[in-house]
Amino acid sequence: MAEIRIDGLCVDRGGKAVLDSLSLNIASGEIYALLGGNGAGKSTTLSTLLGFLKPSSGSVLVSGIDPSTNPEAARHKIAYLPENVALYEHLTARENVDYFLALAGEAHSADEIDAAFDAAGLQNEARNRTLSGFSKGMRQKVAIALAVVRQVPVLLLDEPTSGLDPRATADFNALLAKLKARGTAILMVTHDLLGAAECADRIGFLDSGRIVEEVGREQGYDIMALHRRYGEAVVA
Ligand SMILES: Nc1ncnc2c1ncn2[C@@H]1O[C@H](COP(=O)(O)OP(=O)(O)OP(=O)(O)O)[C@@H](O)[C@H]1O
Repeated sequence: MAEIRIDGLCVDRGGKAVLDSLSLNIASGEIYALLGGNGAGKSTTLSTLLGFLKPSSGSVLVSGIDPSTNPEAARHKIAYLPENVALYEHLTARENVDYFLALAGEAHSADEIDAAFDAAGLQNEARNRTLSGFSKGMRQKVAIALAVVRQVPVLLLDEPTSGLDPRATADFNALLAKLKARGTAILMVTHDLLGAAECADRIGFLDSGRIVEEVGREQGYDIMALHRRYGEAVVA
């Protein structure tokens, strides 16, 4: 079963059609990268999956739940990492995870939380430090640890590697590979064609609310050709 199922999705914003018959299915254990220029509709797609925007027509299902009618239940299935992960600066990494688990109404043991920090690659010494000195990469690890402990089937990522150095980007991609192996369905929106080619099973190019081309890893990514076709559109 596809964990993310988008079928003929149209979304209007400010009286304008922003998504135009968008269809996209993402299976458990699949990483999909959605590329597109500014205003193509990438964030709108994520907001609709999160239940913050409603379709004017078409349908969206997250793990079988319709976020337009049941947003709370749909969000329970999702871990969402915005471009700048929103966590509490004055709380430690551990306290942040405890706090967001309590908000989600979930109880997990300290051992389970440590196992999630291990999986996310957040070092022991960092777990009891407040987030104020954390880099973007470390903040992402806290958010990923939260996703791991919650065992959510769906991960949504908005520009996850923008502003990360090459080492942190490689760490992040390795983390995605782990989540993929656990069966998480991952949708990332990005401007980074090269990064997408490194980790995504499929790459879709969004233009004016429609996927105009989709390529899969099994066909092999011709980065230069894709860059020539979409470079100006996707590089912000
Ligand atoms: N709050 C809003 N009210 C009305 N229109 C909006 C709103 N937010 C975005 N839009 C419009 O929706 C369209 C798609 O925006 P969206 O943010 O989904 O694009 P994007 O692909 O994520 O772009 P970017 O790469 O710049 O983040 C744009 O034309 C934008 O002007």
